[in-house]
Amino acid sequence: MSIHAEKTSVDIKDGQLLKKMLAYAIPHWKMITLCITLAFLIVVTDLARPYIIKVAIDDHINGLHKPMYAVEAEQADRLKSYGKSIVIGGTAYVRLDAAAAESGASSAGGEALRKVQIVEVGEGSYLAEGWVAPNAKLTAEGGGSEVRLTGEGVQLPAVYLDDATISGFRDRDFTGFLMLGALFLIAVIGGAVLSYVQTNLLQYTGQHIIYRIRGELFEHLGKMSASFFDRNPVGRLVVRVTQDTESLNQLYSQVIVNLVKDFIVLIGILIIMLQMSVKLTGLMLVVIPLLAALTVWYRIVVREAQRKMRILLARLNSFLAENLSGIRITQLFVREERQLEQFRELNGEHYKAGMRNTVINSVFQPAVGFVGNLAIALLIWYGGGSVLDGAITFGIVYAFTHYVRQFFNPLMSLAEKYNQIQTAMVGAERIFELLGEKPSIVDKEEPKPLPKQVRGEIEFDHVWFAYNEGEWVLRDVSFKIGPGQTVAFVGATGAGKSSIIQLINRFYDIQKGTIRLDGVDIRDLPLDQLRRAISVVQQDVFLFNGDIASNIRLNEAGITDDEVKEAARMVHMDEFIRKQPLGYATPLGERGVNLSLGQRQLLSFARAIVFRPQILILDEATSNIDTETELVVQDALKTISKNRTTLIVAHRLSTIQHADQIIVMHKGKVRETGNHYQLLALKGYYYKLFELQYKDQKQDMQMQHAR
Ligand SMILES: Nc1ncnc2c1ncn2[C@@H]1O[C@H](COP(=O)(O)OP(=O)(O)OP(=O)(O)O)[C@@H](O)[C@H]1O
Repeated sequence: MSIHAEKTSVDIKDGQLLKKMLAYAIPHWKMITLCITLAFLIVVTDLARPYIIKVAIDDHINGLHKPMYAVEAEQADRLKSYGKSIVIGGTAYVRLDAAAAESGASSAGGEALRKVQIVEVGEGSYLAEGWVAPNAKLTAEGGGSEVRLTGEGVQLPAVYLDDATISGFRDRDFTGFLMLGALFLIAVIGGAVLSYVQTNLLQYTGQHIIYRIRGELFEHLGKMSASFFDRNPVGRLVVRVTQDTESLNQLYSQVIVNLVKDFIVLIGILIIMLQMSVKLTGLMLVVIPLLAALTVWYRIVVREAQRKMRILLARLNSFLAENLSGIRITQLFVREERQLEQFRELNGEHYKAGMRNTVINSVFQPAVGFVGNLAIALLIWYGGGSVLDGAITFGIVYAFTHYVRQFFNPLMSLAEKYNQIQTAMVGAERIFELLGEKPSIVDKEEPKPLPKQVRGEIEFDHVWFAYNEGEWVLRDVSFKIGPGQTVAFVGATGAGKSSIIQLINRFYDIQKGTIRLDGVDIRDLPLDQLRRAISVVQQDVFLFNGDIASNIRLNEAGITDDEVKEAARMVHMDEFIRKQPLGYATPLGERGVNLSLGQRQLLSFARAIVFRPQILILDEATSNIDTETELVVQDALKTISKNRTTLIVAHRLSTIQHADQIIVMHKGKVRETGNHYQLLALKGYYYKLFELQYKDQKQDMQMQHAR
C-alpha cells in the first residue's frame, strides 16, 4: 500500500472509538447537558406553534358554534369553572373551550346546567337549547322567542340572535386572538433566542474540544521520530491537524446534539398527536413501514457510495500532494500532459461517484417527502371527513398537517447527518490512531544526564542498523572518534554515511550494537541534552518563516544579537546581511529576501555555530558553495572546529584532507580508516577514489589549458 493511501471508512458501531470521543466530551458534560436541555426547550417552542394555531382555530375561529352552558343570570357563579360567562337578558352563557366541549363537560356541571349552542340555519343564527352536530341540517320554524329548530330527529327551542348579540359572544375571541398571537410571538422569539444560545454554546464546546485535540496532535507530532515522518507524508499530517479535527468538531457541535433534538422532536410529535387524536395518529403511522424500508435501502446504498467517494477523494488528495511537491520534476521532464491525463481520470471517477451520491440523495429526499405527503393526503381524506362528521375539529387536522411535516424533516436530513457522522468517525479514528502511536524514540525512565562539559568522544561499537527490517544499511560498524577530533566519512552514494549522522542524533535507533557519547550509551542519555550537544549542517537547509536573525538563533531567547552577528561574521555572511533592507530583521522567503543555495548553507553554518555545540556535523555541507567561498568557510571551519569534535561527510576529497581521521565506508561497512596519507599509502579503496577525482581534476585543468 502506498504511504499516501488513506483509511476511508469505519464502522460506526465501533465502541472503542465512541469511548475515546466521549472521553473528550466528558469535561464539558455540564455544557452538553445544558445544550440538550436547551434543545428540549427549542423543540417545545417549535411544537407549540402549530398547537397555538390549532387552539386559535378550534376555540376562537370556529369556537362560536361549540356547545355552551347556560344558567339563570343570578346563578352565573356556577359557570365559573368553565370560564367567563356572558349575560344576555336574564341568562348567563359560558362558551366551552374545545377540549372541555369534546370531553362532554356535562358530567362535571351537573344536570342543572342547560346545554345550549349557537346554530346557523339559512342566513340567521339561533341560540338553540341542546347540543347538535355542527353540520346538522336544521330548519327554523316560528318567530320571536318561540322559534323551534327541527331536523335530523331533533326539535330544539331556540332564540334568534341579532348581529350585536353575536358580536357579544365573539368578544372573547378577539382577546383570545390577542393572547394566542402574543404566545405565538413568544414561541417564535423564544425559539430564536434559545437556538442562538444553544448554537453558540455548542460551537464553543466543539471548538474547545478541537482546540485541545489540535494542541495534543501538534505536541504529539513534535515527539515523533524520523521513521514516523518517513511513513507519513506531510500533507496527510496537515489534513489530520486541520481537516479531520474540523469534521470531529462538527460531530461534537452539530450532529450529536441535533440527533438528540431530532429524537425529542419525533417523540414530542407522537405524544402531541396521540393526545389530539389517536385515530389520526394511527393513520399517520401507517406510512412508517414504507419509511423504514426506504431508510434501510438508503443506508445500504449511500454507505457504499460515500465510502467510494471518500476513497477517491483520498486518492485525489495523495495524487495532488505528490504531484504538487514534484511539480518541478514534472515540468523539467515535460510530463505535464501525462500527469494531467492521470488527474483527469481520477477527477472523472470522483465526479462520477459524486454524481451517484447526488442521485441517491435526490431519490431519497423526495421519496421521504413523498411518503410525508402521502401521510398528509391520508390525513385530508380521513381527517376532512371526520371534521364534517364532527368527530375531529378542523384545528386538529390543521395541526396534524404541520406535525407530519415536522416529523418528516429530521428523516429527510438523515442523508446529510449520515455523511457527517461517517466523515467525522473516519476523522476521529485517524486522529486517535495518530495520538495512539507511540514515539519510537523516547527518553529512558531514568536517563543519565550529560555532564555540563561534554567532551565529545563518539564511539560506534559493532553497530547494525536498518531503516526497514532486514535491509541492513550499516553492518557491524565500529570506530572511535576522540574528543575534539575532526573526522571525515567518505564513500560511494548509498554507502551509509548520512545514516551514521542520523544515528548519532538518535533520529533512528539501532538494532544491534552500541553508540556511545563520552562513554555512555546514547539511549541512556536525555534526548534533548544529546541533541543540544550536537549541531548539524545539512545540504538541504530549511528556512522558517521569520527574519534572518530568528532563522539563525531559531527563537532561542538565550542567544544575544551580538552572538548572532558574531556567528554570521564567522561564516562571512555578515556583510551580505547588512546590505539587506532591514539588515538582520529582513524577513526571509516569500515576504522578503530569497537566499541562494549557497547562502542558505552559510546561514545554516551560522545556525550551527551560534548554539556552540560540542559536536559539529557537516553533512555534504559545502556542496552548494562556490570554491572561493568554500575556502573562506574552510578557514572559518578551522576556527570553529578547534576543540570541537567535528564530523564531515563529503564527496569532494579535497575538502577533507586535513581531517585527523578518515573513515571510508563501503556498502554499509567500514572499509578503511586512517588519515589522508595513511590511506593513500594503503593503496586501497580510498586511493582509488582519490585517483579518480584527481584524474578528473587534472582533465579539467588540461581542458582549461587547451582553451
Ligand atoms: N529514510 C530512509 N528510509 C529508508 N531507507 C533509507 C532512508 N534513508 C536512507 N536509506 C537507505 O539507506 C542507504 C544508505 O543511505 P545513506 O543516505 O546513509 O547513504 P550515504 O552514504 O549518505 O549516501 P549519499 O552519499 O548519497 O548521501 C541507502 O541504500 C538508502 O536507500
